[in-house]
Amino acid sequence: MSMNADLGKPRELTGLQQRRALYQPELPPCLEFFNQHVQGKAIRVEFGDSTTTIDPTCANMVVQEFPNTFGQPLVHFLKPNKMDAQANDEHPPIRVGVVFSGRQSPGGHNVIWGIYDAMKTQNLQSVLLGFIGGTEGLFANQTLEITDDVLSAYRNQGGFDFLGRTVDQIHTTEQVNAAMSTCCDLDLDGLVIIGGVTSNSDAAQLAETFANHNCKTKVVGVPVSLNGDLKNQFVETTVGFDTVCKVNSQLISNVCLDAISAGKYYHFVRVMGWKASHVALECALQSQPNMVILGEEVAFSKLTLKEIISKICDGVQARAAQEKYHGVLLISEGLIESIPEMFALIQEINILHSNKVPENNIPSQLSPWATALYNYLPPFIRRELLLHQDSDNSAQLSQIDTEQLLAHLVEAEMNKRMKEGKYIGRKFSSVCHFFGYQARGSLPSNFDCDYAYVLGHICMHILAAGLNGYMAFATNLKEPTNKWRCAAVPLTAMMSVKRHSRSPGAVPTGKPVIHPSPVDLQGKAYALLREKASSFLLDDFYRTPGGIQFDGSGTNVKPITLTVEDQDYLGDIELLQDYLEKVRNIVKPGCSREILKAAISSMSSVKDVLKVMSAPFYAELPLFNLN
Ligand SMILES: O=P(O)(O)OC[C@H]1O[C@](O)(CO)[C@@H](O)[C@@H]1O
Repeated sequence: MSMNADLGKPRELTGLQQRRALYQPELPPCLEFFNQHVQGKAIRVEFGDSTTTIDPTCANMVVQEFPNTFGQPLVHFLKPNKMDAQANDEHPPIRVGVVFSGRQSPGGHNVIWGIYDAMKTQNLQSVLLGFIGGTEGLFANQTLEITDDVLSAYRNQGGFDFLGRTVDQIHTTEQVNAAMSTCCDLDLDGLVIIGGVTSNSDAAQLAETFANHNCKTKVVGVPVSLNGDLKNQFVETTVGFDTVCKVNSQLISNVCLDAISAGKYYHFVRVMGWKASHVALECALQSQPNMVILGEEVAFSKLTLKEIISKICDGVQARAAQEKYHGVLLISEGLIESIPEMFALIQEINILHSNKVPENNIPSQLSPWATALYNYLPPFIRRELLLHQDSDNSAQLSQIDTEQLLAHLVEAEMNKRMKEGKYIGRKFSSVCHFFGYQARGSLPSNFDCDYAYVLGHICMHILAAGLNGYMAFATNLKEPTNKWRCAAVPLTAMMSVKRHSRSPGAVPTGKPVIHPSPVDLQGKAYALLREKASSFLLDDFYRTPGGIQFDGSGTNVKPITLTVEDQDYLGDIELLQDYLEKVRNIVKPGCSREILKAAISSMSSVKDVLKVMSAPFYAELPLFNLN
């Protein structure tokens, strides 16, 4: 295997980078306390009730695949009680390996820094090894010992170039075995896997296999992905999402100002974010372009390509009626897959790929209707649809220029309308952009620096507690760092199995994995977007958030989607207790139906919260007729 010889080497930092390297991330109270009192029992590890999965209908399938790691409890890390804190505790040195398994995401380096600092605080003899070149480095046992020296150029810096990444998957039996033999050879107590949904599903698989083979290495996952799609009742957001949205929003708002200044182009902007549209939604709220199309709304309304084009053209026409011949349209990377007929075509292509049909022969093996659609598409899109698959056997979404497809079809439709006398105005003219790679290597925002560093610390505490198959997470993130809470959730608790049909009764099929969470179309962030849609379309309500602020008043601005959503997190035991208290107070046995209904709708998530995470609490619910 060839490794890039420049990875992990000291590098020259610019003035700004040097200043950033000096930034000391903030810690929540329990970790702050740990740093100061390591000689005593510095962290209290509190175990909750055992977990099942976020989709209880899949629990049987998950338990079958993960018999050793399923059902473990939620874990909370707290400041110790006064008495405990005094008691002396020995902390033996530990050996840990860390790997960038997923795609680059700003803040990733700080996870490593956080693990390192926590390990060294606990025992100076502990050793942290970084795998060079991502998962391939893990398979081939290529490591770099992390020291203060080598870390110094990577603190609070963007990219993944400290260790690099290669393939982002640990799927095959050979890969799993190679990873296990590396961990055994290096005598690792822990392996930390940094990545998104795919990497963390792989981490769960490794944890299970290691447990099954009595391998002593415990596996921990960290939610690091620009996509923001590893988001559920436990995990509020992923490391890198904040930064990427800020960088993209700045770029989009620059394009908006350029568009209104020139008054002659429609800009079609696609932003990265993979299958879910969290990045597009956040960027839309931050920069307020004229039109936004999210994959989730298209999938929900089953909009065809023709209907989407017609909607955009209606928007262009409405603006032309106000003498406006410019505009900015924002779409998500995964939009193409959300269009029903495109989804079906991509599925056919994926199956042919999986059956090892050579790329050139794929078109001739498509079904008649898929052939008709394929032939209707412009040649550049046909070529891109046929590209070899991504590591999870799906289409390479980043390489499909959906923005160009839309621009091409909108132009054709506007010309047609003009010819038919339905549109009177200037000729439609477009410019296309794909923003994604521009943001992935950005210097991380303070939020991502803090969040990643905190998660790194939590990883060490998970390993020190001897836990296997967990993900580090923190809650209460919309508040200042001193209000964050630290916890760990079994990876299996976030798993589900896909249903082929989208109908509720459909039987789950496939392997249990952690799936990307879609944008919640019932959520507050999406409601905010819809509320402003008509004003965005016609009023050129462009907003200029500017570049990331590292100092001063704009520093603590967090993603709008994170701050507006009322998130009810299962991971938070204090919140659970709080909920239960509210239920007890409002819903007394024998209370009126109206009170009961009002209480249920004001706390609709209570039932799910208690049902999934906390069987003893749930047992009380029949008392209140909440079923
Ligand atoms: O081109 P690469 O580096 O393989 O990654 C592209 C993919 O990675 C992501 O940025 C992160 O999952 C996706 O949004 C995108 O499709």
